[in-house]
Amino acid sequence: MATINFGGVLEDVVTREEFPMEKAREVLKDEVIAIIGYGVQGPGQALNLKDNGFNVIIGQRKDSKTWDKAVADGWVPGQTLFEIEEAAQKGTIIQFLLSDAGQIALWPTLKPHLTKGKALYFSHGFGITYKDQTNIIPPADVDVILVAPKGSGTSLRRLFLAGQGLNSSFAIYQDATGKARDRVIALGIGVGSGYLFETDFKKEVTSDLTGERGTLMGAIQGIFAAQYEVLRKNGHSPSEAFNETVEELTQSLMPLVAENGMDWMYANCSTTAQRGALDWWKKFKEASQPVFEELYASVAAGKEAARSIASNSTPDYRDKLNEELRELRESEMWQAGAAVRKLRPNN
Ligand SMILES: NC(=O)c1ccc[n+]([C@@H]2O[C@H](COP(=O)([O-])OP(=O)(O)OC[C@H]3O[C@@H](n4cnc5c(N)ncnc54)[C@H](O)[C@@H]3O)[C@@H](O)[C@H]2O)c1
Ligand SMILES: CC(C)(O)[C@@H](O)C(=O)O
Ligand SMILES: [Mg+2]
Ligand SMILES: [Mg+2]
Repeated sequence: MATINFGGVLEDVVTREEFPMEKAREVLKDEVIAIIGYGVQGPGQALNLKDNGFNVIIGQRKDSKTWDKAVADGWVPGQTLFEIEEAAQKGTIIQFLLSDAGQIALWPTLKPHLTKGKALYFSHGFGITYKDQTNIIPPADVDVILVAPKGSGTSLRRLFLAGQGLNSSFAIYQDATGKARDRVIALGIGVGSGYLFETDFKKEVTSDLTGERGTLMGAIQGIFAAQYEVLRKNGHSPSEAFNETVEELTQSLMPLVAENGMDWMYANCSTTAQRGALDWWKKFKEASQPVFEELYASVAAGKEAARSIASNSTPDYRDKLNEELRELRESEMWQAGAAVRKLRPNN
């Protein structure tokens, strides 16, 4: 563990320097890692683990699109790609990477394969934390661990291929074998984490659900839509409104924030922009803080979990989600975005 000062608070993190890939391979050399589910995290984690030299198999429903995707990615039916139950039976570490609602449906099928000494691995604290709603209660003689990459499985794979890594949190819920800590850290390094910070299942799920509903996905779209609408109402063209709302942020300014922080991005803009941003950010904070309080309370009370389980458990949930995504894609703002993207010189 390396102790790092995060803005005045000391925290222990695990880096690749102190827990190198060779050590991870040594810890997991006798394990069969069965990845159950091949949606977004499944492919990212499975391919990174395989390329890092671990023994990985995939469990996926046959005659599904994702089975075909797994074959296209190089997994071989009967050798490294199996029906879910067969993979679960063969695996000593079972990475449960179905959708959170799918995990509830499959739990009764999976549970009998969690025999003594195996490890059950999640990438979210959802199933365990909301066990009153999910009924996911693992047997006492298996390790229950978590590595949650802080980003999309697509980014996890892309950053791995670029020689970089996405940060992940890790947690241990149950250490039945005495090996849970080594196992979880080795897996975290193996899936391609840049560094790992420790949490628990409950904190992981409450922060994650807040983040994705908040600044990472929900709030950002809300604030984009609000500004775009005001600009349009006041006679600005779609291209002007989109450029001043989204394109400049993603292409020019956020890369600067990522590189060196907000003050550095501000410092690279005009003094006029700096004055305005420094005056206005606090108003936006005050206006949005009550919404964030409401959001956190809803997550903490299990209401967001209930909503997600209910809406993702109906047979037509995929069609309904696709319909909502289509509405977003076909809104004027994101149609303007599609036109703007095409005009980027590299396109
Ligand atoms: N998507 C991400 O990038 C991301 C990031 C961090 C953590 N996570 C977590 O990782 C886990 C996996 O998420 P995901 O987004 O990759 O999942 P997903 O929604 O893409 O689904 C994964 C797979 O589950 C299958 N599935 C769904 N219901 C099923 C059922 N009843 N029986 C059999 N198969 C079923 C789907 O066909 C798909 O192949 C979740 O716990 C999620 O919260 C996801
Ligand atoms: C990629 C995210 C948003 O970080 C993840 O939490 C998810 O649920 O997909
Ligand atoms: Mg999430
Ligand atoms: Mg997340």
